[in-house]
Amino acid sequence: MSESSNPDPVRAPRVLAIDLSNQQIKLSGGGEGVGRCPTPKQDPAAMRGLVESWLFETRYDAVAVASVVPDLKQVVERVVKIHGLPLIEANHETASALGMMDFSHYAGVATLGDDRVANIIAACDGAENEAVVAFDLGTATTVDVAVFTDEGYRYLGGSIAPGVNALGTYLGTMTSQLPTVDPAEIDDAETPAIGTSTRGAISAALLYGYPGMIAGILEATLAELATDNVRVVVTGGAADLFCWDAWPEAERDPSLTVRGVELLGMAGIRMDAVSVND
Ligand SMILES: Nc1ncnc2c1ncn2[C@@H]1O[C@H](COP(=O)(O)OP(=O)(O)OP(=O)(O)O)[C@@H](O)[C@H]1O
Ligand SMILES: CC(C)(CO)[C@@H](O)C(=O)NCCC(=O)O
Ligand SMILES: [K+]
Repeated sequence: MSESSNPDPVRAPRVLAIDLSNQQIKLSGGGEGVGRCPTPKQDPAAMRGLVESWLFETRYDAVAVASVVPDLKQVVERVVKIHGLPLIEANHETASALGMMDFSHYAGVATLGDDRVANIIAACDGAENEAVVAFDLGTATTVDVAVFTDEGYRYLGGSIAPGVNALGTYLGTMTSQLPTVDPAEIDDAETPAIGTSTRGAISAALLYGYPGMIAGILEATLAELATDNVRVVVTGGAADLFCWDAWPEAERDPSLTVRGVELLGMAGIRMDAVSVND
């Protein structure tokens, strides 16, 4: 691999990182702020406009994208190509090629979501732990686990559950007599475990049951890892909903996924190992 072809050696390369997830797109241009907006499903024009607006603002050297929405990824690819920029796919293949993580021990790698790869890459960044666990409480709740070996970090796998919002909408859509409950509107102080109304009963299950599921997954995951030297990182829109009693040292990182995309993008630029829209 050759050295970076960054045209201006004085200026650090800039990567536009895009986390193209099912509900919210997150974008980061290497600065402090992360842009968030609802994913424009079935609206390629809106997607095109969004990427164009970011590329218009700043001179980037490359775009890195983690996508779990294939139709919209194609839109990103086209816009980036028109702008003549390299596109770095933030996925397991790129992470493997760049030597950032070994995915060869995970049987399901062919269908592993890019956001999960980005999450575990970012969670392992700077970690000096035997094991790293990344939780993402988004549309789905995902858990991803890696262990540190003599050859670097090795991805083991994880779990996928419906996101907390799915619990609130499922009953409302699948039954005649139950309302939809938005978890964000539940008042913890006003919600006893023994609910006193229909809405209260559903709220009770959400408030006490969902964290119980997370605690159960974490407990079983930690038991399988069989080490106390674990870093647990938590991200996703609903991350702040739950107390993490099962692992009080759990670190919050609201920008975990997009940071992972950025790390993959920067490594890709440095190694010149990018798929330059060929
Ligand atoms: N403050 C909150 N309290 C309760 N639930 C919340 C809160 N914020 C977000 N949620 C719920 O958490 C879920 C994920 O949040 P959000 O909309 O931010 O998506 P996300 O984490 O970006 O997901 P994805 O990455 O899959 O697009 C949603 O189902 C939302 O209803
Ligand atoms: C689980 C989601 C939806 C979370 O965003 C995404 O990572 C995805 O579509 N994954 C594909 C399946 C897998 O990761 O095994
Ligand atoms: K996500």
